[in-house]
Amino acid sequence: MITVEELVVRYGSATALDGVELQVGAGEMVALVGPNGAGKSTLVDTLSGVVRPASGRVATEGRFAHVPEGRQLFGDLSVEDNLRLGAWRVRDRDPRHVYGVLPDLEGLRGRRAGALSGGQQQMVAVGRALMGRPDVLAVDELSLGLAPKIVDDLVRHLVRLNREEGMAVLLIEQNARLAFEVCSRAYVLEAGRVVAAGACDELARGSAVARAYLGGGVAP
Ligand SMILES: Nc1ncnc2c1ncn2[C@@H]1O[C@H](COP(=O)(O)OP(=O)(O)OP(=O)(O)O)[C@@H](O)[C@H]1O
Repeated sequence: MITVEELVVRYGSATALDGVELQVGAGEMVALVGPNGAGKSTLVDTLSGVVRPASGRVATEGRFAHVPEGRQLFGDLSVEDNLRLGAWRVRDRDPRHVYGVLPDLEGLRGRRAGALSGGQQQMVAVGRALMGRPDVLAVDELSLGLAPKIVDDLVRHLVRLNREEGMAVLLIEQNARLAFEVCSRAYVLEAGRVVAAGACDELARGSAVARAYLGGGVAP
């Protein structure tokens, strides 16, 4: 669903991504972790077409949607209007299927998005992406600034969509512990390069990744 080959991205003379290889297959849930400035958002922005590669190849299969870092909602518009903006590529602009997945949004539908809590806004951002009925969804920093309980709820919704509807997910997270709990495979990006990749349980047993990102290891 996502193929990235030998991807190089530059901002002026600075190299943000340097030969990145990454795949997400149909129905997979894959994590992309790494510290601030590693190039995670640049990779997703390249998948969305916002950023152009200097060289290499990115390809997505089926419908691709992206929950951007920082949510990027229209604060003066209602929740429902924000949702409808996510349906620009599909004919069906009825948000009912999103209310089915994220029932809390239905009660908030007439509220101004800018007046919502951070967790509610993140839910709107996820719902807006789902309006495009994606086959593959990239979520950039779902957990940023949110309480653990709210993050758990949102992640649970994504896991359900992955398991029940086969939606592939690329979860871009600074919180590697969370990402490793729900994903089967992961890529570790540092300074624009993939420094480790593989099954999450194997990476968690590899001492370097566990020490750097999981505080020494994950619970069995
Ligand atoms: N528009 C831009 N112009 C110049 N440099 C940029 C731009 N966007 C990102 N960078 C630089 O590219 C590198 C990768 O940034 P990116 O935002 O992709 O990393 P990240 O892993 O997503 O980090 P964060 O979690 O802080 O968003 C960083 O060194 C960053 O300063």
